[in-house]
Amino acid sequence: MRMISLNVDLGERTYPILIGPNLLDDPEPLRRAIGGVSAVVVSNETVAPLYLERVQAHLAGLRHEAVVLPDGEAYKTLDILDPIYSALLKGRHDRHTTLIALGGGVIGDITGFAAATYQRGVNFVQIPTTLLAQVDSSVGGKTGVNHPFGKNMIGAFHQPRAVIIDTRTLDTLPDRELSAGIAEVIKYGLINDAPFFEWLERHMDDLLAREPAALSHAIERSCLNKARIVAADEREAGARALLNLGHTFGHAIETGMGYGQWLHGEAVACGMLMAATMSAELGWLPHTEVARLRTLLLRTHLPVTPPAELAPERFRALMAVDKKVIDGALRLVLLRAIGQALVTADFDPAALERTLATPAAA
Ligand SMILES: NC(=O)c1ccc[n+]([C@@H]2O[C@H](COP(=O)([O-])OP(=O)(O)OC[C@H]3O[C@@H](n4cnc5c(N)ncnc54)[C@H](O)[C@@H]3O)[C@@H](O)[C@H]2O)c1
Ligand SMILES: O=C(O)C(=O)C[C@@H](O)[C@H](O)[C@H](O)COP(=O)(O)O
Ligand SMILES: [Zn+2]
Repeated sequence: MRMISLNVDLGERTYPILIGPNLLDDPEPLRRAIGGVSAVVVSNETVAPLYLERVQAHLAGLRHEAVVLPDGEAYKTLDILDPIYSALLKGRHDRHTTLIALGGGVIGDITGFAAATYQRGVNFVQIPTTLLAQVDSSVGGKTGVNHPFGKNMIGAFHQPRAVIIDTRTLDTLPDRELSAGIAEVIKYGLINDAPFFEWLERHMDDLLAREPAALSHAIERSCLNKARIVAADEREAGARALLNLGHTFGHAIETGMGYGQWLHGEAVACGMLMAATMSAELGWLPHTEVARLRTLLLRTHLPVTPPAELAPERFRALMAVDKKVIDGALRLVLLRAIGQALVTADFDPAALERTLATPAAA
């Protein structure tokens, strides 16, 4: 299968997204992105035994080392940065070093934040190994960690130098993680790509069966969609907030239930259905379209019912801790149609109350 190459166009900080099978065996993309004479690979205890050796083989001749972190969303905290900073300092890594994130979105977000802050900013490269990271988190430069009071509350925008996607790393990904990644893929169809949503309805079984051509198409189309939005609005002054569809509800679920209980993609799936339900409550989206989304999520083995543990009051309080809140006003990403999302604070709050009160997403 051919290698696909896309760009995230950001002027002199433009970088490539390379997509293809067995890209981990090719030293060139990584060597090109490194530049300096040293590098640190950051991975975790699940991914390192699978892929670290292949990445390190390309670092021969450079001063390099690896930091292997514990696995899990629960470890995406400020404390986890210490072993990374310590390795960088002990190894006398200067401003020309490169951090390489090898893993899913958790490793990517942590490593990117370490790269944004070490000596006020060094290079980094993303080698995403989950579907979610390949279609979303490795692209766009949002980095950071969670706080007990809210998801991704401490962070920085810091773009990678390259994103290297070896689609064969998905061979070892558990089914539940594959489905969680597909949630963010479905998101792009909902935001502004109705033909892609229709393609997903036709090809969901192929994706779940990990058919290589289907996976490759889904990754390419997702990255194209994300790259276009990021290039137009790098720091979320406007349109980029559309990428947050389902996230105000979803982040509330993740924080409220305890990080790691619901996978990010699962919480986003449920959150997207809640956003669609609320849009229907507002009279903006036909109920038949909500049902269409629900069917697709269920086929993907994704949750469609918010956790009973989160009463509406608690849900509302958690939703208020959101980076899209401006001057106390909650802004939500809602739907006018499948393929037509909008960001707005201009909604009848009763529609939100009804959405939270009935497990209508069920
Ligand atoms: N920065 C962004 O724009 C952005 C976008 C979306 C999500 N995120 C963040 O990403 C995180 C979720 O990422 P995720 O879904 O990748 O979760 P994750 O990083 O926790 O990875 C999921 C699981 O898969 C394992 N794994 C990774 N690659 C594997 C492979 N190839 N084979 C077997 N196991 C593998 C991991 O060790 C982990 O146990 C959340 O913290 C979310 O907030 C960030
Ligand atoms: O890249 C973006 O912009 C996104 O919003 C992508 C989301 O899928 C991702 O989960 C992101 O980390 C959420 O951002 P946040 O600013 O709401 O923390
Ligand atoms: Zn997300």
